[in-house]
Amino acid sequence: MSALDLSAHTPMMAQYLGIKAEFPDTLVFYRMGDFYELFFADAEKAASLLDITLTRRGQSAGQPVVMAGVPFHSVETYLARLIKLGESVALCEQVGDVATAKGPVERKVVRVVTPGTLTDTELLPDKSEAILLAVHQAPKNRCGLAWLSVTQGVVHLAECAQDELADWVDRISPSELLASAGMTPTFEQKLRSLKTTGRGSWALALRPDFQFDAGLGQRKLLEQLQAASLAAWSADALADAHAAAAALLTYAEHTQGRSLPHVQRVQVQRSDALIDLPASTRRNLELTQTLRGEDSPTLFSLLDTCMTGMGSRLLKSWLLSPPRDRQAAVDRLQAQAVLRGESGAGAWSGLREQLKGASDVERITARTALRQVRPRELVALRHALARASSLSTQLQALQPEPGTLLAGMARWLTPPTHCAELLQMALLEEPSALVRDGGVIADGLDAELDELRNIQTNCDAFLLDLETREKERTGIANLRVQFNKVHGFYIEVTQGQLDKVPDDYRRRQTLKNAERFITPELKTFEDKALSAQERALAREKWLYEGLLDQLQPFVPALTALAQAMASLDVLCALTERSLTLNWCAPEFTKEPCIEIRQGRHPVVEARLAEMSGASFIANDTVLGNKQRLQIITGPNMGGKSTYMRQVALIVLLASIGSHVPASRCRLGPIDAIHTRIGAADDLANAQSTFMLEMTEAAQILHSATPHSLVLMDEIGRGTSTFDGLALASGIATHLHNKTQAFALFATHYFELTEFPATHTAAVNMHVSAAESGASIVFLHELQPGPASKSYGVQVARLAGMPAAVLNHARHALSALEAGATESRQQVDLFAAPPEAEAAGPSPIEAALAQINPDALSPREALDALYALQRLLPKN
Ligand SMILES: Nc1ncnc2c1ncn2[C@@H]1O[C@H](COP(=O)(O)OP(=O)(O)OP(=O)(O)O)[C@@H](O)[C@H]1O
Repeated sequence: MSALDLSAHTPMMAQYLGIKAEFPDTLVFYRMGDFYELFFADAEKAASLLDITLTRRGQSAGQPVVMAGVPFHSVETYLARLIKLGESVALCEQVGDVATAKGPVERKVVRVVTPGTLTDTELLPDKSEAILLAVHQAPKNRCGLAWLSVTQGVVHLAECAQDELADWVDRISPSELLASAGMTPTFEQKLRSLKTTGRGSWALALRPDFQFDAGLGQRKLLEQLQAASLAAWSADALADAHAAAAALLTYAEHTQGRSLPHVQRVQVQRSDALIDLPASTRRNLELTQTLRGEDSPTLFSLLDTCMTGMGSRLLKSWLLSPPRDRQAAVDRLQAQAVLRGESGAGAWSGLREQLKGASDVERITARTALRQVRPRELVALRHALARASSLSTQLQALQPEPGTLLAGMARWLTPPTHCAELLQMALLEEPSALVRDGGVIADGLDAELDELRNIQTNCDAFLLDLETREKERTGIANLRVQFNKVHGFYIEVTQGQLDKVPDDYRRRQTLKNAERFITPELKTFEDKALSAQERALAREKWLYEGLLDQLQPFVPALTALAQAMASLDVLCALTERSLTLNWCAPEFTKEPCIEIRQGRHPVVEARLAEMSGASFIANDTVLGNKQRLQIITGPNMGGKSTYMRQVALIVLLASIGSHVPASRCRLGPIDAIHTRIGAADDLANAQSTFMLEMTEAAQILHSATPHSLVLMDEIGRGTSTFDGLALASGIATHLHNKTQAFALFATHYFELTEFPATHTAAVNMHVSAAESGASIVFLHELQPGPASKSYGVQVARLAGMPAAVLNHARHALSALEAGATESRQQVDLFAAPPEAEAAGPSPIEAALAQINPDALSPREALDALYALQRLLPKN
């Protein structure tokens, strides 16, 4: 259907199609009375996504009009469902005057709701952000990135190679990704494949190519920051990121229908400033999601006892972006030491009481800046300001050293002067949910509103008076004067009393048992009252807009207050965790090392305690220049994976400035945590288990440095034993000799336990187990030296394998072990590969070739046999 030729359509459909043409990729919700209607393809799509009824009504341009609708009062529920499915919605409201409109009342799209630009508190999850990311395909295989959460007010910028894009997107975890409609097909293909293989699910929105313009981006950023140069943010020489920022800000403004005055910060993210946590590491360590994709139990779910959504969101971002520089961690630990106090009974618990139930100042502030804030949110803001003020006083009482985190928080938590008073003065204590319903602005703020309200209040007195007078005049004892929204004011008289109705009563409505009338006096009053009500509503709307104007100057201070509140919440939560879970403060050193005494896996420990009350066996880890690689052996279920992961989690926790589950922890510089664990088939990406395993291992070998921590769990098990063993030994050798990373290398290849004999910085460790009869007891204790056995059959027995299979396996195992001892040849797995294959036959083969059996006497044959045996190589 051509949007250009609208002449054949009904006027209303012509209006709709005109609006729809501006939002071709967005579902247009077109307001008609109490419903939002969708038409044609939009209706069909919504009907199938929302399971709502599709109808056909009338005709426009000779075609039946296909439509589907949702009631306006429950629109948020439908929006939430559509956004979750990655759809965007344009809300098109009636903005003209229904009474005076000729033809269809004027309508306008007032808001576009998209997955990456949500601001509604009802639509946003409490504990995560909706992030909008723009990706610019730049020359020389580079990418510019810009992202923001509209409710946060910070634009992040980064540049990377196109090869690194997957990791960046995964880390940023956007809800919506913007790219240019003019990108190359290969790049588009790459983005789309990221969408199917990546961790998060995001909606892809294509934007016109001209919006990805570096000059425009720079101008827009400067406008946001109200600055003359980006140099102060170290963001001036990032043309590719500026191009992405141009598209990002244009789109964000377009969806909000206005500029974003609260976005006043820019942060440049350089990959070398953060500890590298590749997607596989975040997945394998189950930081925010379990391997099954659930929210709990994870490190985040264990740590997050924050009292506010703001705190939870900040904690999550700390966890996923640990800085390499230790200063932030040191500052955070120092703040926690003050909050803990001498015996742990410090200020933290009182502060948490104050934080409990505090409203989401960050989101309310953003919504204030966007002029979308609702009256009740502003009342909640006022209450939160009172809490902030009390938090600030409590922090000041701790007398934090100037320049420390806590001192900064105490300052930022002081609410901006007059903001709370303004809110108090302007709003009723319990306002209606929506401004359009009235009952929002406080009495006494505005004389005109008070007067209009007076008319309405006096209305009750007048009606009572009228009712008494009319009862007297007519002698109808049960006569009632009432009001309803549809029919206005009326006098109701029951059937039996109708003969007493005076002449000046005019019939307004007939019911089954009664008639409703109006009198000239009541009509005059009605006109006055209704117009007072309408004028009061209009006045309240105007006053509310004025309040929003007055609040704008407070936005920067409120944003800072929200950040301080969130940080304090996280620090208090970390303090609480460290005390409840008995964690210790890590120490940082410049010397390369990972030294952990009595380390525990926090999530496994918590689960053990919860499920069985069993205690976790703590283990030490000592890695340093002299000991960089541990070959870890031991039975399945022995605790190898748990041990390796616990080391990584402790390193990560320390790096974000948390206490750690250990009795002592010393940590040198760390630049990355790499993991190669498990073997989940990546069917979507058409990669076999083995291929994936090798790809990940190759990436690790390329990118790890002597400051990286590398976990390799059973590398090589996806192929035949010899291949796997050979590859595992090659990888261990490379890690030891070339990469020199701190490596934990768990393996079932027993042959690898010979590795430390020839590699000085490698050491054998094993998880202990004890046999009791045919069964096995796991001790989970990490001990020096190689494991003596692998106990696979015993573990299978624990797993409930049928007895017949176990019997078979035991026999087969004995036979294999006997065979292996007889024919075992000393293969030096770790020796340098020979230059070339040894040429020619061996001496024994040469001697054999000389023998002609037909020409030998029995005695000569026996001598030859003895001679051959002497040629055997000596062991
Ligand atoms: N230190 C420990 N203290 C107590 N229980 C532990 C400990 N380590 C591991 N466990 C328990 O043992 C289970 C198995 O541990 P894990 O998966 O680490 O074994 P694994 O040696 O890696 O086995 P596989 O070789 O089969 O992967 C864990 O789920 C946990 O319940």
